[in-house]
Amino acid sequence: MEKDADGFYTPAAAAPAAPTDETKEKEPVKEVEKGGEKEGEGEQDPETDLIQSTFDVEVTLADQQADPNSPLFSVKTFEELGLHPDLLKGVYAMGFSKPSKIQERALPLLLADPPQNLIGQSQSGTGKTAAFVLTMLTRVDFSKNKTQALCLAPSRELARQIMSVVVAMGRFTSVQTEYAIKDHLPKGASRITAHVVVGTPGTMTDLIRRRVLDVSEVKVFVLDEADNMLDSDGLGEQTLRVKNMLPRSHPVQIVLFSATFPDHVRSFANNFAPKANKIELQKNEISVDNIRQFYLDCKSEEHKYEVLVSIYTLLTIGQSIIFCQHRHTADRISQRMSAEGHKVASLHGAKDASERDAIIDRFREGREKVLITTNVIARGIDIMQVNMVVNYDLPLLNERDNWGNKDDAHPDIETYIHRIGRTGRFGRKGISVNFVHDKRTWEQMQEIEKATGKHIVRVETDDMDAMEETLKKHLK
Ligand SMILES: Nc1ncnc2c1ncn2[C@@H]1O[C@H](COP(=O)(O)OP(=O)(O)OP(=O)(O)O)[C@@H](O)[C@H]1O
Repeated sequence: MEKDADGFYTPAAAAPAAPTDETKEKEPVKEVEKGGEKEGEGEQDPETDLIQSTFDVEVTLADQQADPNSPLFSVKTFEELGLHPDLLKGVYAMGFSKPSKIQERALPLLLADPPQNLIGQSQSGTGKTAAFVLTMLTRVDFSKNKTQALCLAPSRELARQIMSVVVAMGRFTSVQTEYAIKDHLPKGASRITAHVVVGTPGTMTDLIRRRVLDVSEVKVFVLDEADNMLDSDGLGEQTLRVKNMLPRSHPVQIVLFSATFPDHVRSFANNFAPKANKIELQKNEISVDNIRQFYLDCKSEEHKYEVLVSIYTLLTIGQSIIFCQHRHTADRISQRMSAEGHKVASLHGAKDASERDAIIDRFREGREKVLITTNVIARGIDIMQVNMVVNYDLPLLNERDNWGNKDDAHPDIETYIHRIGRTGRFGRKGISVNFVHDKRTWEQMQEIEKATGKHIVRVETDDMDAMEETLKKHLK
């Protein structure tokens, strides 16, 4: 499968035949991640440096997919999962040779008739998108010009990425697609008849309300990043509004996927998707081992900035994402780094739609190597060449406001897991680097360590050579 200049999946010239080297071990399934790399890199955007390591990475992925302890492992082939031949061709054209564990387990449940709801959990970067995209494409009757599948995601960037997978997997079908994201449809557009509509909840609600989008024939409703989409502090209300507008004349299959389902969302998820089949991870399985986690002990906010800059001066990093808690921090760091000659871009929710699209597309293409951002792209974004995630600010809940009124800030564990999951995609290796600069942030980091059950290794910041050596070793 090829990705276009924007790094999105595009149809290749011809669908390759099914791979022949399927591995069929029957060992029991235990979901723990192992390190490794992703296959098919040689088919990526020819303008990026990804192309260099084609042979090695394919071998490593095959190893992982044959390892029963890996979430990439499965005993089945895509043929055995009950996919329509046109979709099977789409899957192989993307360069997928074997299902991952979540695909193997979820697809038979998702495709069964009569349709059943599903709540599916699997670690970041393990292929949940393909599972729900194949479900939507299986449920659509392409002979009808009616919207039959809706998918909601928390950001326009993720909605656009999901759509690229719908188009790629559906390239041998006659699927028609449309976005429900801000500023996408031309003003005055009167009717959407696309089979599959992907978007964000606010715009989706608006289109349904204005009767631009007719949902009377919708059969499947997918929430990606479902815990975030259902959280009452997040998008819960808007998502519920969309659900309440769906038809009651026939059952609608509800499909929820995420890498995280915190307890406070689980019961709401159970009500939202009643009688759902469930695929759940144990708490200690959620965060992956192929992402090595570090923390940098800094002396002050200003020292954080100095250390950040020295990382980029000392190390050769493929691509990286720097997460800040606030938009103004992202802008400030990006301005300072740019002024000092570093090539960086910043992306956050205050930028307008077309600017956001252009920035993420440039980053996908590899034209920007460093993206400074907020939680807006903490979830779902899949850019395989990202090998480092920096938590310049740890993700927090209940933060202090500008007047310092709230004082019960605590780490946002779910967001942390999603942020670091922007690296280490589909078995690749990656590092995450957390900045700690006082007792409070150190305690927050400890809390994260405890909650995720994964050791976060201290890295010296007053010995630059040692810092370089430690990080370099794991960036290889
Ligand atoms: N069976 C497969 N074989 C090879 N590559 C795959 C397979 N399934 C998915 N991938 C690739 O793995 C990467 C991660 O997949 P995806 O984005 O669906 O992960 P995810 O589980 O949704 O992650 P997140 O929780 O971060 O949203 C993508 O680049 C995708 O193309």
